[in-house]
Formats: sequence, C-alpha cells, structure tokens
Amino acid sequence: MSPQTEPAGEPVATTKPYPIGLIHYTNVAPILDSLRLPEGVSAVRGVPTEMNAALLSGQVNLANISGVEFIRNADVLAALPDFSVSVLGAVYSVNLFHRRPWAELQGGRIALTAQSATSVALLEVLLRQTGLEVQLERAEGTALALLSAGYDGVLRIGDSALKEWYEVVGPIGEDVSMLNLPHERGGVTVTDLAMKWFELTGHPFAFAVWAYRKDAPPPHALVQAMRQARRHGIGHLAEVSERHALKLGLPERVVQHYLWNFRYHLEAPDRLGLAEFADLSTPGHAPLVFAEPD
Ligand SMILES: C=C(O[C@@H]1C=C(C(=O)O)C=C[C@H]1O)C(=O)O
Repeated sequence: MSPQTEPAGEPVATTKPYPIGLIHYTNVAPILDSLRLPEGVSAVRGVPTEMNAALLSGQVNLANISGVEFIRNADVLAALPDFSVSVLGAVYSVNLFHRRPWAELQGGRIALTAQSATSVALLEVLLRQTGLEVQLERAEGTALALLSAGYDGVLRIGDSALKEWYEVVGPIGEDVSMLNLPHERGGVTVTDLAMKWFELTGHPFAFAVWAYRKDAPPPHALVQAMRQARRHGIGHLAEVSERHALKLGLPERVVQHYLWNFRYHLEAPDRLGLAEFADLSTPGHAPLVFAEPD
C-alpha cells in the first residue's frame, strides 16, 4: 500500500477507478438492464471465460463469474453474499444436445463451448456420477451443426443455447405448460444440466456468483446500485421479458418464464448446492467466502 493516502479526516474519494466485468447473457437482464454504475465504476463485457480471466488477472475487480472459477480461486476471491444466477430444476439455457440416450453416450465424443467453465465442470460431474466416460473436445458451432459433424453430444450455454433449445422443442402454443415440454424432437434430445443436477442432488445449482478480488472489494455504492437494479428488474419483469424476447426472437411468455425461474439472491439452498458442487468438482478447494464488503 502506498503511504500517500488521503490526509487524515478527508472523506474517502468515491471516484477511485473501479473496473467491473459483466457477462451479458439474458439471464442477468433483470439486474443489468437498469444498473446505473456509480461514479468511478467502469464496465467491460464478455462471455464467462473472458470475465473469469479478467477477474483473476486483476483487469477487473468484480464480475458475475462462473461458479466453478469462484470455487477454484476461493483463496483470492470472495462472493457478494446475496447475488447469484441459480436455479432449482430446469434452467433451459445449459443444455447437452444428443441423439443417443444419455446412458448410451459411453465412449462417445462431446463438443464443449469455450465460453463456459461452470457448465463444463457440471457436465464432468454428471457424467462421472452416472458412470460414463466420454471424450470432451473444444468445438464451436450450433448444436445441430456439430451433431451433423459427428459429435455424439454438444454442450451449449447462454442465449444461443436457449434459442437452440426452443428450435428443438418449439413452437410452444399458449395452451402448453412450460413445465410440460418435450425433451426430444426429430431425434434430438435436450438434456437440461441443471435439471439433471436437481434429480441427482435435490439441490439448486449456482451457475454464477458475483465475485470480487479480496484485495479490491467493491465500493458500497456499487453493491447498493446492484441491489436497486435487481429490485427494479424483478419488479418490471414483464417489460424486461418483452424487450429480450424481441432481441432473442422468442415468445415473450417463454422468456418471462426463463427469467422468473432464476434465483438471484444466493439464498441458503443455493449455497448448499454450491458447496456440494464445490466438493464434487474441486476436491481440496479453499473455504468459500461470502462477505458483505465494508
Ligand atoms: C445459466 C447460465 O449460466 C452461465 C454459465 C456459466 C458457465 O457455464 O461458466 C457462467 C455464467 C452463467 O451466467 C447460462 O449460460 O445460461
């Protein structure tokens, strides 16, 4: 620490630069759409693996990052105590697309997106827990293109996974309950990894937390702005859904269901799921720290 700090008695400057990273998938729209960054806070955007790297290198000080990267780096990162991107049951946007049934994927080749960290680790845990050994390879492209190219399974996440899921199971009429959708059409099966986790553990799954570097905790004004933005977003979910349904080219009803289904507050069940996933994915990890910054 430099000794040249503020003279004693002076108010702490609120304009100190504080860079943050934002994974801008639709699943965080209820928080990010109305977030007004306080003075001094700047934001960069990217996919999960980019934001994970930005936080770990110190390019940014706080970001909504992959849960598994928070777990793997629990010695240097802390998480805001009440923010997550979790679900209990289906998530709709973290999908394995495959043609043969899950149990018959043994020995097959699965294509992984380079955007994801948590979902890759989740897939590995689920395969192991169900006794399957497969070959995992990095490959980009849509699910259907990669299946046609000969992969036995394709892992997709985020907005493109949501759209590709709908391409397989849709169109969904007003009379069909979102909870009663097909998982297979035209020979393609969509396995929702969060649902599979729920069936295995009975717990929620936390895909992302809002983590910060322990050596650079966020200013109080930023955390307050995030809480205010979330309250606003959840309170105006119909508008948020309408806007994003247009962007995604999906029915508003589907997007609204997708969004209300998230658990944004890292509540006790979400932490339980996260702790369980930590032990299964990263044995020997450092203790997870959830802390309200001063
Ligand atoms: C639910 C999702 O979760 C995302 C999945 C992540 C990952 O796999 O590393 C990271 C951040 C999450 O926001 C999604 O991609 O749809």
